[in-house]
Amino acid sequence: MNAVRPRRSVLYMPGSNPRALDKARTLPADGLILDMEDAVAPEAKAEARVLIRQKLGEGGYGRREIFIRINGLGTVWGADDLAAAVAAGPDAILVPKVSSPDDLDRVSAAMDRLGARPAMRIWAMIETPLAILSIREIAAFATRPGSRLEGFVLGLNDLAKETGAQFTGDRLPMVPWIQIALTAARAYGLAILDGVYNDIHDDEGYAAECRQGREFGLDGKTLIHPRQIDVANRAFVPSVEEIEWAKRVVEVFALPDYAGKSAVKIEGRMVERLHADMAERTLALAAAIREVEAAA
Ligand SMILES: CC(C)(COP(=O)(O)OP(=O)(O)OC[C@H]1O[C@@H](n2cnc3c(N)ncnc32)[C@H](O)[C@@H]1OP(=O)(O)O)[C@@H](O)C(=O)NCCC(=O)NCCSC(=O)C[C@H](O)C(=O)O
Ligand SMILES: [Mg+2]
Repeated sequence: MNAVRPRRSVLYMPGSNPRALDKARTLPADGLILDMEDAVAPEAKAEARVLIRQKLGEGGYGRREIFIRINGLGTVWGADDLAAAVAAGPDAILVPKVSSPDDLDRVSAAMDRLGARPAMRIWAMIETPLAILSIREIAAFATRPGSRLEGFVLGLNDLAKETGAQFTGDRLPMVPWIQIALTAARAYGLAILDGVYNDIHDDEGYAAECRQGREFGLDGKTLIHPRQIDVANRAFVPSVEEIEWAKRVVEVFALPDYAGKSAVKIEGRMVERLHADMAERTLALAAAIREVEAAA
């Protein structure tokens, strides 16, 4: 498998909904978030834990990256959720409402105690005002020895709830949160996924938001309905023109005449070695997406 993992489309589903958990095996999403938190009513939490373990045990999810979102360890459900989630063996545990590195430390220590394999990652939901204020410390958790932290997921519904901000077409009230979380993620080598688009049938608004997320530099989008998958899969992918340009840049820098040069002109544009690094990333992502699609 290519080292770059495509995460164009990552679909949430209630862990208490067997039909959704079954359908997910047939959907072209790069990742699935099996939810024990907000999509599951309090009286269905226990059932969700059992169902998620059962469905993952049955298998059939193929190459899709599997996340289980638990309730926070500060809630009455958190400890049981985490024990069931670790036993189910996902790729990652998604921790909601992270507000400080201590929240991640607690989950990490509990995962160690539960015998989680070292490859099981932690992802943090960035969805509280305190998370925004402590974003650097949260991202820096990735630098601790043996850290499991791999990425952030934006939770814009909770941030809207906590701050009073409104969802506007251009997301102007939310842009500072998105950019600060993205900057912190990149500073510490983390992946980051955009929040969800709640209006399932607003195709135009949804496509615009996917384009915007890609322009911001996010790795992909979290989704709430299967009909949102294809647009995200097309949005968070390098275009044909980007791939052609990336190939040209890599080729030029590989020419013996250009060895040792740090800036060159290609087709009238100034290109530096940093652009060659970016071009290599683009090509690696494009190759990883091709690999995923060929295997589907
Ligand atoms: C919103 C929904 C409840 C709508 O469900 P439904 O009424 O069943 O939709 P449809 O009839 O259009 O469904 C058609 C078929 O697709 C399946 N389906 C629907 N949604 C999903 C899904 N998410 N995953 C897998 N499969 C799905 C239906 O079962 C139908 O299948 P079939 O019968 O075989 O034809 C529903 O879409 C839903 O539950 N969505 C996810 C809700 C969720 O997980 N919310 C929590 C995450 S959002 C969040 O918390 C973000 C963050 O924390 C923040 O703060 O922002
Ligand atoms: Mg939330």
